[in-house]
Amino acid sequence: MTPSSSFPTMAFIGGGNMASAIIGGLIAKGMPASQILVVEPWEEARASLRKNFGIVALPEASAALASAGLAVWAVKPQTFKDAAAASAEFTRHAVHLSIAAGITSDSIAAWLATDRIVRAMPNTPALVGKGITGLFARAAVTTNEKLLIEQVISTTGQFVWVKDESNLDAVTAISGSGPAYVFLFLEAMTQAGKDMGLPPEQAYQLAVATFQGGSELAARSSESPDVLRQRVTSKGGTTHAAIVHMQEHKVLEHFIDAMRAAEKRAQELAVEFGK
Ligand SMILES: NC(=O)c1ccc[n+]([C@@H]2O[C@H](COP(=O)([O-])OP(=O)(O)OC[C@H]3O[C@@H](n4cnc5c(N)ncnc54)[C@H](OP(=O)(O)O)[C@@H]3O)[C@@H](O)[C@H]2O)c1
Ligand code: PRO
Repeated sequence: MTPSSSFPTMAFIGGGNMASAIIGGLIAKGMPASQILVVEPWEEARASLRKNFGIVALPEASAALASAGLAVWAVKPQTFKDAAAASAEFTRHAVHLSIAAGITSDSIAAWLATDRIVRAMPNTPALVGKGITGLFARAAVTTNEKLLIEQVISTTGQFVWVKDESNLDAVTAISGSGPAYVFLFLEAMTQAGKDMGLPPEQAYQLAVATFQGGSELAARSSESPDVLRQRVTSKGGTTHAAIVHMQEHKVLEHFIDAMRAAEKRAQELAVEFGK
């Protein structure tokens, strides 16, 4: 379903990277700019929101937010509580969607004095309609409200609902932070290609196309990544040499530990900034 004038007005609190990705998706799919408001303290960010999307960008919370049926909280975990204090009185009638990492819906419910809260963990490929978002709703959120949020998030890519709110920390560690891991691997593959004598642009093109192609193959295949990997790995061949090296250096174990560190940080953010 595409966004239309039947959608409620949306108020974004915070107009940074992730808010822009979601707003871009909504506008691209036909949401009228006149139905989107943003509160964004940074003048430069407000100017680019107005220029790119033609939406109203306010420097601070005001009564203008009262028309919003959906409030999207897209501020950093560190500033959520202050932003909530400034906006809560104007967003009382809205259903709330938070994309902040870590901050629990219990904290948000206490700050906003409502239980109509959905938490989301999107990722930046939302910018090109290829995002994936983990969603969790508190019991007070109605089926229709969940449907509305699904329609909003669909404009940025896929979504999954998680059963337990704590699962969102895992989503954060896997797909929320995940694009950064992909970019890091792209950097490493490009560097390796350069070191082996390829022109940097060619090395980068090879690396990006390999991630794209490998992901697409996995997405379309009914076979496990393990089987797909074995098909690349000829006995006594080049891939085998690379994978043995990775196994000897416990690359996989370290990579899994890194995602555990991200999950742990999400839990810490909840404690540090959720009070
Ligand atoms: N980037 C990602 O990949 C990603 C993915 C999933 C979830 N998230 C979550 O999304 C949230 C936003 O991340 P981001 O990357 O979009 O951050 P960001 O680009 O820094 O955007 C946050 C914006 O909120 C503004 N802001 C700060 N205090 C405010 C207030 N009191 N009222 C209104 N706006 C305020 C900030 O302005 P100033 O710069 O002036 O402070 C900034 O422009 C975070 O909680 C993060 O955990 C991010
Ligand atoms: N960006 C946020 C962070 O690094 C949350 C997931 C991606 O904390």
